[in-house]
Amino acid sequence: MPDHAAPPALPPLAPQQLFDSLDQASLGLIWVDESATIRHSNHYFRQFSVAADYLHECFQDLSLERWQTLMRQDGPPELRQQTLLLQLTLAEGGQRSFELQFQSLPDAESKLTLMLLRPMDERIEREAVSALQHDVLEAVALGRPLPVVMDLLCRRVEALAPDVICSVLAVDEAGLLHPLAAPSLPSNFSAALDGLAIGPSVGSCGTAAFRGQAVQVTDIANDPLWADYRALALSFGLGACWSTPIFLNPQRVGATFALYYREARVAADFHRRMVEACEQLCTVALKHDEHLRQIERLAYFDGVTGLPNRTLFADRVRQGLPLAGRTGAPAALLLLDLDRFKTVNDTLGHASGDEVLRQAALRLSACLREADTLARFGGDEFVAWLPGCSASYAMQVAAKLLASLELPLELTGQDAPLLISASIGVSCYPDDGHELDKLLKHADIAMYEAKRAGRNCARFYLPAMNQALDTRMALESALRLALSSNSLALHYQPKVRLSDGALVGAEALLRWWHPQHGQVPPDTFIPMAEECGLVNALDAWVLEAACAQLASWREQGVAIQAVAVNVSPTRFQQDDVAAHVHSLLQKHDLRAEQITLEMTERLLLEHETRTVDQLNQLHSMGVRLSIDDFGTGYSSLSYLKRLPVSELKLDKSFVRDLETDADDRALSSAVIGIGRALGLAVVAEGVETEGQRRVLIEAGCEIAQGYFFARPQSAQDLQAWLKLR
Ligand SMILES: Nc1nc2c(ncn2[C@@H]2O[C@@H]3COP(=O)(O)O[C@H]4[C@@H](O)[C@H](n5cnc6c(=O)[nH]c(N)nc65)O[C@@H]4COP(=O)(O)O[C@H]3[C@H]2O)c(=O)[nH]1
Repeated sequence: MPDHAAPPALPPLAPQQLFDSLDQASLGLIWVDESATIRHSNHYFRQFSVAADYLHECFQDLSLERWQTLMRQDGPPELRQQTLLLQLTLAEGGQRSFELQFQSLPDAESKLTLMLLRPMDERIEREAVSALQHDVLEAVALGRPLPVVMDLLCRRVEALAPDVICSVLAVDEAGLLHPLAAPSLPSNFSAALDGLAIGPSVGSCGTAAFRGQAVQVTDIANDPLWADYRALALSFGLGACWSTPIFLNPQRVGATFALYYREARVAADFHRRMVEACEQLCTVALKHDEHLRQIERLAYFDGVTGLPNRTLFADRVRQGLPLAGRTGAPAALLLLDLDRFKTVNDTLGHASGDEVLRQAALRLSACLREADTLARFGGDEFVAWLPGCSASYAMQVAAKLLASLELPLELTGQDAPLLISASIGVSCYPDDGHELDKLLKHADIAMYEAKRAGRNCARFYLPAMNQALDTRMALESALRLALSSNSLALHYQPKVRLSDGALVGAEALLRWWHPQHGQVPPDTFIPMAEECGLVNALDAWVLEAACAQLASWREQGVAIQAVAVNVSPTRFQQDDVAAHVHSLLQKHDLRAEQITLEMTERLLLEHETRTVDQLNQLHSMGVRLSIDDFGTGYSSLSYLKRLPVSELKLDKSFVRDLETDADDRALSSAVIGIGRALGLAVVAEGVETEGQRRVLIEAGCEIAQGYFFARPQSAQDLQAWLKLR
C-alpha cells in the first residue's frame, strides 16, 4: 500500500468570507424560522424576489399555515425531504417557478431551516414529471390494484405541487361517480361524492365526465356548476377545482382526474403540464385495469350470459363445501337444461339462440338469493348452487325456476313469441354426495329422469335412479351389440284398403329380442338409440332389410307391392337418405313408388335446409313421404303445402275412441278432410274394431292398419296370413 501523506490542514474560512461566497452563489438561499419568517437570504434570492418578511408573501401558492407546518422541524419529516416546485412572486412583477429543497441546520437552538432555490427550467420539470411517470407505470406493470396506482399518482403530484389536492373518481357504466383515490381530501367529502350521478352541472368532475371535456372552475364559491355542492366544498376549504375526463374509449369516460386548490385561483403552467402527463397515466392505468377485468371475465364468466362459468362455479362450491361440512348446513345443486334448445338454435339461428340464453339467465337469476350461484356450463345447461338450502326448499326453488320460464320470450327480429321450458335435476348435500363431482353426476341423472318424465319438470336424485342408469347403459351396449351381430328383426303390419280389404303394402317395424329382458318395445329403445347416437345406424339397417325383403317377396311371387319404414329426424340431418334409398332401389331393382318413408311432424317443423333438400330429392325420385302420428304435434297446415308429402297417418290415439268420443270423430274427419283437400292419402292407425272401421269408412278414410286386420308379424307369418285370406 502506498503511504499517502495526510493533506495539510487548511485554515478555516472567516465568517465574512463564507458569507460573501454564499452571497455570490448562483443559487437562492434563505434561512427561515419555524414561524415561516425569512431571517436571512442571499443576493441571488433578493435580486428576484419581492421584498417580504414571510415565506407566503414570496411563495403565494401555500398559505402561512401550510408554510409553518412545513417549517416545523418536528413536523412530518417526509414533507421536508421532498423537492417542491413553487411560484416565486418576482420583484419586477409576475411569477417564476423555482425548485425548493430544505436543509435543517445543526444549530438546534435557532431552529432555522436553510432553503435552497433553483430556478425551474424545462429540464428539472421534465425530470420531475418523468420520475412520476416512471413510478406510476412501474406500479401498473407490477399489477398493483387500480386504487393503489391512483393513490400513488395523487401523492406524487401533491408532493411535486404542495399547493394542490389531487383526486381520481371512477365513472361506472350507469354514469355514477365513485372515489378511486383522494389521499388528501377529507374522507367525508369523498364519501359525499360516492354514487353521485354525472350531469350538466355537477361540480367540476360530474360536469367534466358528462361533457367529456375538461372543466376548470377557478372559483367554487361563485361558479354556477358548483351551485348544488358549493356549501359542501367550501365547508372543506376547497376554493377551485380543475377536472379532466379520462376516456376508456372514444365513447366512454371511465374516470376524472382533478386538481383542487384551497383558494380561488387559476392553475399554474407547471400544473397544466403535469395534468397532461397525469391524463395519459390515468388512461394507461384505467385501460390496463379494464383489460385485466376482461381477461378475468373471459376466464371466469360465460361470454353469452355473463354468468359465472364452470371454473368459477367449481371454485365457489369447493370453497363453500368445507364450511357446510363444519356447520352441518345442507346445500342443493340444481342442474337445469332447456328443453329442445337445439331446435331453437337450428330454426331461429344462433343469434336468437343466444338471446334465449340471455333472457333465460336473467329470469333464472331473479329467482335466486344473493348467496346462491347460478352458472352456465355451456350449451343450454345452467347450474345453481344453493348453500344452506334444504331438500324441500330446493324443490320450491326448482318450481320457481320452471315458472319463471313460462311467460313467452320476445326475441328481436322474430314475430312470434317463443315458448321455452326446462328440465331440472336436483342433488342435495350431504345426502347425495360430499364432493362437487358426485353432486353434479347425481343431479345429471335426476335431470335425465326429468326429461324422461316429459320435460318441463324437476326431479330429485334417488339412488334408484343410479340403478336405472346402469340398466340403461347396459341396454345401450346390448343394442349396439344387437345391431352389429344382426340380432334385430323386422315385423310387418299390413296396410289395407278399407273399401275392399285389399293389401296395399306393409309397415316395417323394428323388433329387438334381448337375451335377458326378452322383447324390448321400440318405444323404449328408439328414444334411447336417438340419445346415444345409434338411431341412424338402426334406421339404415331397417331400410336395407325392408328393401331386401320386398325384393325377396317379388322373387317368390308374394303379392306385397310396397313397404313403409320409419325414419328418425336426426337421420335427415346427418345422413344422405336420398343417396341411400337410390342405391338400394338400384341394388334390388325396385321402383321408388314402392318405398314410403314415415317421419314425424317434428322433422318438418324443424325445416332445416338440409332436410328440405333431401325430402325434395326423394320426392322427385318418386319415393312416397308420409307424416306419422299426424295431429299429435303441431299439425301446421303450412308445412303440408310447402313440403312434398304424399300421405298422412291418423294417429291411433284418435282412432281408439272413435265410436264413443265425438271430439275424436270430429278430429279424425278434419284430418281426413285435410288429406282430401291437399290430395294426400290418409292412413288410419290402430284400428282394432269393426266399429272403428265403419266410422272411418263413413268419414271417407281409404286405408287403415291395425290389430283388426293383422298384428305386426314376421315376413313368413305375413305370407301365411296372406295365403289364408
Ligand atoms: N294399440 C295398438 N297398437 C297398434 C295397432 N296396430 C299397430 N300398432 C302399433 O302401433 C305402432 C305403429 O308404429 P308407429 O306409429 O310408426 O310407432 C313406432 C315408431 O315410431 C317407432 N319405430 C318402430 N320401428 C321403427 C324403426 O324401424 N325406426 C324408427 N325410427 N322408429 C321405429 O316405434 C313406435 C312403436 O312401434 P311399435 O311398438 O311396433 O308399435 C307400432 C304397432 O305395433 C293397434 O291396432 N292397436
